Amino acid sequence: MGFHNTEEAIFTQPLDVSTYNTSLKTETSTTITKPSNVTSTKCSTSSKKNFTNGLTNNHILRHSFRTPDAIKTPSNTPPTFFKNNNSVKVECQVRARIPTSTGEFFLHLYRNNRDNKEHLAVVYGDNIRSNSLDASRPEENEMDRIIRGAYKGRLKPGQIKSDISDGDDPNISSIQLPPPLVRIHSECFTGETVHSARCDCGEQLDEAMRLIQLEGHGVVIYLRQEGRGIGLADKLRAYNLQDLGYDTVTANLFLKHPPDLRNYDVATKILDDLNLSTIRLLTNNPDKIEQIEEAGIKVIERVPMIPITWQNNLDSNRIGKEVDQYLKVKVERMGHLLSIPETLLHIDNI
Ligand SMILES: Nc1nc2c(ncn2[C@@H]2O[C@H](COP(=O)(O)OP(=O)(O)OP(=O)(O)O)[C@@H](O)[C@H]2O)c(=O)[nH]1
Repeated sequence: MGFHNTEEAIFTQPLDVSTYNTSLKTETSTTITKPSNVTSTKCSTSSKKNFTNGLTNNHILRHSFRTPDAIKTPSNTPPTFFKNNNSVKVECQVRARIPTSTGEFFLHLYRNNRDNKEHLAVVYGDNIRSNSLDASRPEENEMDRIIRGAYKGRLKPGQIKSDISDGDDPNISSIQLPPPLVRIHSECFTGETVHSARCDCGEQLDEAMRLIQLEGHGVVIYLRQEGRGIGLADKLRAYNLQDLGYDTVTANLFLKHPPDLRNYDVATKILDDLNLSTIRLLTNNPDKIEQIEEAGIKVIERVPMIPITWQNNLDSNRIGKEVDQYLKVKVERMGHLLSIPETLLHIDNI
């Protein structure tokens, strides 16, 4: 039966990474003050080597994963517009204040010329502003500006001017703050809305907002790249394959997708629009760092996102062994920069 042939083909296909071993860039390191309340790792910039965990980083996977011929299709080739982000343009359409349990954020909704998705920036701190939002638009009046969120400070009932602040320091942008914490987060309906225990996505989003609020400024860029870019329908198909025993990487391959189909061009353009050229990135994903840096953003520090149940090698309060297996596969097959707790080293990768 075709199913078993494909399974066999996937599992017997060796991952050849040897040719990529010598192309690692020379490391350059920058040290900045460790922020309070945030557990950070070493600071570095432009270093594949530094962000790489052995030979299995996600970049290598993206470029060298040998999909068996039996399941190779044109969908494995990234569209040409993914190769160059110069043509990507973003504009903040509207912004609004969102009080949350972790503080008051401003949600920025972006449109772009690449897709019809509503990518978002969840901004904390009055010093971070969107150029495209603040720019004046033809024939708009003050009320138009207020309604689309291009105002300073906080709105009050009856306010008719967009540039009147309610006592906030108008010079706040000149105050010296460390480079902001940034989380570039991909949509996960199952993890964030249904609180699925198959992944740690919901926890990562909550933790990122908490850390950013503690720091005083920062951004979560929320990209509509569900299922590492394959969409919700195929992610659910992948879950069914995972229930049959395939891991998260192999399930993607089975569905004729690369392990990770994501692209961060829109994210880097949003960072540009928010005047954030030097950032501290909350991630364990070396491929994400590499793509952001290739686009000209300086990642001065990687701040790890350690799953709560993996902190201090905790053995209790696990939300389930499925998330442990999922995370372990991300470390072992996608090169994520996390230490697997000793207690999990023996478990099977499903
Ligand atoms: N295809 C697929 N996508 C998944 C699966 N589980 C979660 N996702 C998606 O993976 C994305 C999150 O990717 P992660 O690898 O957890 O995180 P990351 O953003 O790459 O890396 P970090 O920055 O370290 O968190 C979201 O779009 C989820 O919908 C899965 O089993 N299969």
